[in-house]
Amino acid sequence: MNWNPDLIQEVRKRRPLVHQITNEVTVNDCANITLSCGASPVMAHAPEEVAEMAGWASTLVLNIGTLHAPQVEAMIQAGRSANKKGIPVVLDPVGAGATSFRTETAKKLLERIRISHLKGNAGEIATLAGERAQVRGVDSGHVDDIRTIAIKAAKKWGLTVIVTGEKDIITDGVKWAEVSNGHFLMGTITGTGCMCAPVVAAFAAVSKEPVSAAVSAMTTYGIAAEQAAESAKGPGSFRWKLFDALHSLDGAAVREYAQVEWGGA
Ligand SMILES: Nc1ncnc2c1ncn2[C@@H]1O[C@H](COP(=O)(O)OP(=O)(O)O)[C@@H](O)[C@H]1O
Ligand SMILES: Cc1ncsc1CCOP(=O)(O)O
Ligand SMILES: [Mg+2]
Repeated sequence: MNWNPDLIQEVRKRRPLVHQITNEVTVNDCANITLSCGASPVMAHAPEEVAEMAGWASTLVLNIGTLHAPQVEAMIQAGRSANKKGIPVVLDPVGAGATSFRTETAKKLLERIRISHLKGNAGEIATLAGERAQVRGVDSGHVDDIRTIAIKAAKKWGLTVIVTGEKDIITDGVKWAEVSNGHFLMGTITGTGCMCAPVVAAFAAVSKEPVSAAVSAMTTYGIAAEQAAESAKGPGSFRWKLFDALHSLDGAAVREYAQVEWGGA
């Protein structure tokens, strides 16, 4: 199936503005990964300004990692503004399944906003799809047959689902891709999941094809992580080397190192 290994070049050329309403833990890493892939981040959370900011943006990320009630309202307002403008909206349902506030908020956002990409780990996605799953804080336990669950979730909400893990699954409910790029060191720092969302959002902003954009984003990000891991001494150096690697990665390297398997229609 078709996807574009050179999409990072388009991101760098067009520098999409990525509006992010995100958590307090990984906010700085999310801003920096956005810059490293060639896009432009803006974090704006206040209910007084989110609709206006989303109106200027090329794409919107909603991450519920450190949720509180006023933020839910801000996310809905930003989402509606983004929908009005017709830009991609990426939802990261961090910790859905860990508490009912997170699970119910993620469901509310899925019902009230047209989300283009739902990106989470296996436990989060399985919870939202109504399956039994283990979520401990923000971490996922093993979920059997997660690809089938992802396909079901994508069909149910009419969007592209990205399930992260050792292999990332990307599906629109009909076709699916499995991306094997990435490195186990990604699991040793917080934020590698959160950072996927702005990368996917930036790529989706410069593409008309949501699945293909997500495949380009996840391969590019995973290959950057592989390159960072080559000389990293541990989690600390891996984290800053990831920004360096993504910043200097080009389409030729993505084409050479991508590990993508396609299935479905
Ligand atoms: N063991 C692994 N091997 C390769 N890549 C991994 C591994 N674990 C996680 N990743 C990558 O790390 C990123 C975050 O995934 P994940 O750990 O599932 O997210 P979260 O932190 O939200 O639970 C994804 O890009 C995923 O591909
Ligand atoms: C630790 C933590 N607690 C609330 S949000 C957050 C960050 C989660 O980041 P990621 O999903 O990328 O591991
Ligand atoms: Mg996460």
